This record gives sequence, C-alpha cells and structure tokens, in this order.
Amino acid sequence: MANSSNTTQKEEIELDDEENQSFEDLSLDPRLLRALIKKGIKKPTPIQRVAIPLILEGKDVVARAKTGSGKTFAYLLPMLQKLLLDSGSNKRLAPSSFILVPTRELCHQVYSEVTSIIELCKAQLKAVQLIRGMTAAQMKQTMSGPPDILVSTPACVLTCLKAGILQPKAIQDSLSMLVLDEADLLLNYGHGDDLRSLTAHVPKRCQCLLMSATPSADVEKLKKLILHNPYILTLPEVGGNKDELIPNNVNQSWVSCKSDHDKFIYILALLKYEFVAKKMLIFTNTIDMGFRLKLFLEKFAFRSAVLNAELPQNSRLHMIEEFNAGLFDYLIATDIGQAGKDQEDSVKKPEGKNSRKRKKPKLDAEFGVVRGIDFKNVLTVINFEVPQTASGYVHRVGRTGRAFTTGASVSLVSPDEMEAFDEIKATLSDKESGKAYFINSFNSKGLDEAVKSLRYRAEDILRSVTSFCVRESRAQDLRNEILNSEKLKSHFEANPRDLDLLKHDKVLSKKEPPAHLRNIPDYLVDPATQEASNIVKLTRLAMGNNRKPSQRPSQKRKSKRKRDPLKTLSGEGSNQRNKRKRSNQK
Ligand SMILES: Nc1ncnc2c1ncn2[C@@H]1O[C@H](COP(=O)(O)OP(=O)(O)OP(=O)(O)O)[C@@H](O)[C@H]1O
Repeated sequence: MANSSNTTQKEEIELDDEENQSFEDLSLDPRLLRALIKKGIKKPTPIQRVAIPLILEGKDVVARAKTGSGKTFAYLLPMLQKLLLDSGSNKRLAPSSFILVPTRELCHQVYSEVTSIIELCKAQLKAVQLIRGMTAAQMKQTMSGPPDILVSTPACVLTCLKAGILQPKAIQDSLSMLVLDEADLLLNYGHGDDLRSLTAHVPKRCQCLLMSATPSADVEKLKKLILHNPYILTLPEVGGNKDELIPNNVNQSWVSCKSDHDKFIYILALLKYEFVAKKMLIFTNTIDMGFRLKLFLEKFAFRSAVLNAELPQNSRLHMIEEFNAGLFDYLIATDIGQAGKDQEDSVKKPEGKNSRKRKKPKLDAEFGVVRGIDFKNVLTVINFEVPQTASGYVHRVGRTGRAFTTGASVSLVSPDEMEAFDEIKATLSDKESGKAYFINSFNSKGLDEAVKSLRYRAEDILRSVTSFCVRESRAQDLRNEILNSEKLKSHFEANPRDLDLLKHDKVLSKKEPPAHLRNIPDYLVDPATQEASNIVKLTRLAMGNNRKPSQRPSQKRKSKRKRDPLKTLSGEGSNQRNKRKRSNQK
C-alpha cells in the first residue's frame, strides 16, 4: 500500500510489498471489476495499486513506471469509475475527460482500450478519438454529443478549437480530468506549443495526470506547466532496483558479431535453431536495413512485415493489429519518425552509386513505433542494430515482458557499435556496483556452431540481396500498402473487427524462396548445436514461454471471405496469390 499523506507538498511515494492486493481492494465499481475479469486481468500491477486510489481521491499524479507496467489502466480505471458515477448528472458542452497522446498509433491504442472497457461494462459512456487527417465535418460529427472522453493528440484538439468545433468556455466548464500519456514524448513530437495554448483553457479545478516510462527534462516542464502539487509516483518493480527501467522479467543478452554482415548469419542461426522464441519484434535503425533483413529472411522461409514511418497510417495500424492477433510472428520495425528522423539520416550508410540521388523518404512525423505501443505477447525483442540512445534501448526492449509476462531481448553488436552499446550499458547500469549485470552475453555455446553451419548458405543469399533489390522491394511494399490503406479505410469503417483480410508479411522477392533453404539439411547440423537448441527449447517450454500456435481468424471466416470485395482488390495478382497458396501448402 502506498504511504501517502495529506500534505499539499508534492510527495515521492514508495511502494510496500503488498502483492496480494486485488482490484476489489481498490474500491472499483463492480461493472469495472466484471470488465477486467472478462479481459483476463486478475490483479493490479504496482503502479495501478498506488495510482488508482490517489486518482479516485482526486489528486494530481505524476506516474513514472517502467515500460509495460500497466500505466494505461492506472488512469483509465479511475477515470471510467468517476464517469460511471457521474454520468448524466450535468449538461456538458465538451468532453469531461481528455487523454492526450503524442502519436496516432497511441491514440488508436488508447481509444480501443477505453471503448473495449466501456463495452464490457455495458455503460452509457462515449469515447471518441480525433486524428490528423480528419475533415472539419468529421471532427464536428465526432465531437457532437458531446462525448465523455476524448483521446487525441494536442494538435487535433487545437485544430478543433481554432475551427470553433470546441469552445474554450465549454472546456473550462466541462473538463474535469486531463491525462498526458507518454508525457516524455509529448514535447519531443513537437506538441509543446499546442500544449501551451491548450493549458490556457484548462480550468484550475481540473485533475491532471502525467504518465511516463522514462524521466526527462520534458516531463519536468510539463509537470510545471499543468499540474498542481502532484503526487509523484516513481515505482520500481517490487524487489527491483530503483534505477532499472526495464522490468526484471526481461532476460537481456547480447551477441558480439564480427561485422554488420555477420549479424545476418547470427539472426538466421537464432531463428533457425530456435534459440529465441517467437513472436518476435526485430529492430533496425533504417528502413533499408529492415527491408534487407526481410528479403534475407524470407529466402529461408521466415515471413515478416516491415513496420516503418513511410507506410500509410491505416496500414501501420492494421499491421500492428494483425501482429497482435498472432497472424504472423516476425515484425521488423524501424523506430524512426519525427523524434528519430535524424537517426535515419545519420546512420544511413552509403549504398552504391545511386544512393545519393535517391529522394529522401517521406516519413510520418507522428510515427512512434515503439513508444507506448502495446505489442501483445512478444516473447523476444532483437536489436538487429544497436539503438542510438539508452532511452531508445529501454523503449525497444520494453515491448516484451509487459505487465506480468516474461520475455527476452538479444542485441547483435558489431565492433562499430560497441561504443554506443557500452554507453547504453553504462547508462542503465547499477549505479552502486557500476555493473550492467542485467545485459549478459548470450548464453549458448551452440550459437557459434550454428553460425558456422549456416555461413556458406547465408553468405550466398546475402550476396543476392543487393541494394537494388532492397530499393525495389521497399517501393513495391509501399505501393502494396498504399493500395491496402485505401481498402482498409473503407472496409474497416464498416467492419472494424476484421483482421485477416490483407497480408502485410508478403514475400517481396521476385523468385519464390528456394525450397532447400527452408530446412537445415542433416549433414549441416552439428549434434552439439542441435542439443543446445533442444535444451533452450525445453527450458522455454518448462517456463511456459513457448507460444501456442494461434488459430488464425481466417480459418473461421472462410465463407465470408469469398464474398469480400477486398479480396478482388489485393495488391498482388491472382497468379501470385495462387502461387503463394501453393507454397503455403507445401
Ligand atoms: N493488472 C494487469 N494484469 C495483467 N495485464 C495487465 C494489467 N494491466 C495492464 N495489463 C496489460 O499489460 C500491457 C501493458 O500495459 P500498458 O500499455 O498500460 O503499459 P505501459 O506502462 O503504458 O507501458 P509503456 O510505458 O510501454 O507505454 C497491456 O497489454 C495491458 O493490457
């Protein structure tokens, strides 16, 4: 239980070890308790145990807790409880709760979470999301009612204010709770001016909450801008080191690779011999590298999709939903958008004569692939390239081991990246002992042997993945996704729950992957490596960490799909589709 006092001074709150506390103990409304049970959420996380009572009491709160620690429910549950008790009690002209997030992906994610709880509660509450790209008429319609909860980026709220869709007076009269989620990013993504303009309309009595995984000067600025004597919750995991930002339940390791080139062979060995568990999120620093890796892996029958800032928003959201639903196992992601744009520029390596002439990719400024996105059931995060900053590392690795689950991360480090990796380790190390004890060298003797056995084939394939192929595939993928995006837009307006209609993990190589690369022939398998691989698999199984193959929604919906007009609009031709079908059946 939190030891809080009623002083008006801001206060650091530490957590006592009361793991057995339940949601009932937090005095939540029975409708919310039922909704949580239906969602399979059994007991509160530490941040929820402390934050919920304080928020219910009406306190301003700054919550700094690790990635995946359940910060969203920590504010959503008390917000909904207040609304459930208040609903219909006064006539409002604007929403009574605003949730401001830095990116559209997060907007969509939080909105889905709120609406799902409202549905499960069978409550007469309305939540809406405002996203960039909406017309004034769409915004007006969205805001009519008015809704109870608005999820939006600050920029969209300001657009509404400027267009007269939201009146400052209405906000002042109606707004009773303001949440700044992923607060450390809000200023990073250029929302600073918008936020400052907005705060002028936030009434003094409005309860303000600020959620963040990593401490930063920006969070401090926001705190001063909006909050009144807030309770500061800095919550490590129970029993954890206060300075650790990554949950203890993530087993972090790294592999020293002799060159960038060797990383391809190492990742192939990790995947082929199942030294790491799927589902898997693989990070690269540039979009080109993402596609190079995709093309390389698909030759060995590993199908993946590349999530990046160049893609249309609908495709990105759909890709994340498909991945979350278990429709494919390998997602390659580049975490660049507004905040990482420089990274794409600075890390890009020369790729042949034509590379300089290439037009700069048009990146979505609001793209924030890792920050706060709740990728479900990710068992392994691979840093195929070392992120540029410690905070980038924390947010990438934090995509696994969410809430009460466990996960693993493996960083592939080349000699060129060693310095950056050492800096990350130093930043995240235990300040007292100076040891980054939690990032261990990857513990499997079999890995080097596996790399040896695969080297010849891998190098051969790697030579065929030229810069030209990468460029062509990237352009092809973008064309497919733009087509998908238009279809998705209209289709998902009508069928928001449909998922398995468009594939994002399509094979991009012109030639089908050769059949002989699917499996490792017996003569290449070293018995010791196989044994090491089996031990790793058995250990994972014993720890309950091997995902059961999910039932693909497509199997249930076969008859519906026949009639679906989207099928006829696919980005790939029917010949290609049939070919793929045949290859899948092999
Ligand atoms: N009490 C709980 N028990 C089990 N799962 C939970 C609980 N609370 C939240 N979750 C789940 O844990 C996952 C992570 O939660 P959430 O996205 O709120 O984390 P976060 O702290 O906001 O992470 P980040 O800082 O990365 O944004 C979600 O899938 C959520 O549904």
